[in-house]
Amino acid sequence: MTSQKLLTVSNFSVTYDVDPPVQAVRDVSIELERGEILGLAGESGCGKTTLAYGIQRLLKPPAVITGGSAIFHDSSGEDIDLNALSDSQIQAFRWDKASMVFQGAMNALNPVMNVGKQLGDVFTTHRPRMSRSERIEECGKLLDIVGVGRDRLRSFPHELSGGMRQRVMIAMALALKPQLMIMDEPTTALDVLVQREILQQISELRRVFGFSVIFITHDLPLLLEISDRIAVMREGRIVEINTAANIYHDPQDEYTRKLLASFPSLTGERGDFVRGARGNQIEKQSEMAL
Ligand SMILES: Nc1ncnc2c1ncn2[C@@H]1O[C@H](COP(=O)(O)OP(=O)(O)OP(=O)(O)O)[C@@H](O)[C@H]1O
Repeated sequence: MTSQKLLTVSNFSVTYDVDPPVQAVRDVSIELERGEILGLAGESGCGKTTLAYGIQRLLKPPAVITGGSAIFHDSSGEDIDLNALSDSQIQAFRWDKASMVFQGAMNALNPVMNVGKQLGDVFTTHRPRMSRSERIEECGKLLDIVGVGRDRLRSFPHELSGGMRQRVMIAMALALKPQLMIMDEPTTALDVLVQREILQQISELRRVFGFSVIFITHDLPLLLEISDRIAVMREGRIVEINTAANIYHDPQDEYTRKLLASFPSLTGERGDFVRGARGNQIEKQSEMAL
């Protein structure tokens, strides 16, 4: 039986080596459970993206990881120290075991290549022994899973809406059945209805495939809806980590209270939150009619 923990981040610190240096992430420790959606909240500049990129070793100079570790508890039973991997090892690790979807990822699609080919490239790189027909079948399945539909395999990015393109990016992140997906403001650029549909789908896919999600956004109301637990970051530190319900109903840290109060929709009658029917979501009553 493998451990239920998926990721242990200990005393993780990142500094941007500029003048004066910016200590963007300070002594952060988080344990992520298998299958859990962990929300990372906090105002712009508090270090959310730096932390996520740091874990995946995606930071470039002047960023320096000044301390701490990130250990990935693989489903094989092996503990992988991400800081100790060679460049080629971490490249193989990404997409395969942990993938990432970020804001505006949809604009990262190559405009002159159809989406089937772009999805297929993930398999060509990471599963070179897969046959062409298997690859096409897998890509079709993925497009069905994310609600784009396999009939779009030959579509070019400009033929798809922003929401569909972002779904293609999610399909790409799902392709190798990773154990962890890090999503950094994945739906911020989309309109509220599309955003909501995509989030419901991520939640459902997580249930089916059992991956964990670190979901980053400054949109605390959104996190309250989709997260199992929420970590609140401020000035590079995690000031509070708790279940979404406890963060909402019983915030312990003064900053968490301030952050909650800064979203008018969360206060007063209209913004009352209830636990969703599936027990893992908090739904906002005022928006449930949508
Ligand atoms: N390349 C860089 N050089 C210097 N400082 C940087 C660099 N990138 C980020 N920072 C600083 O590091 C801190 C954390 O930034 P980060 O982008 O991680 O925050 P964030 O919480 O993800 O913000 P946002 O929600 O706006 O993306 C900020 O003070 C930012 O100004």
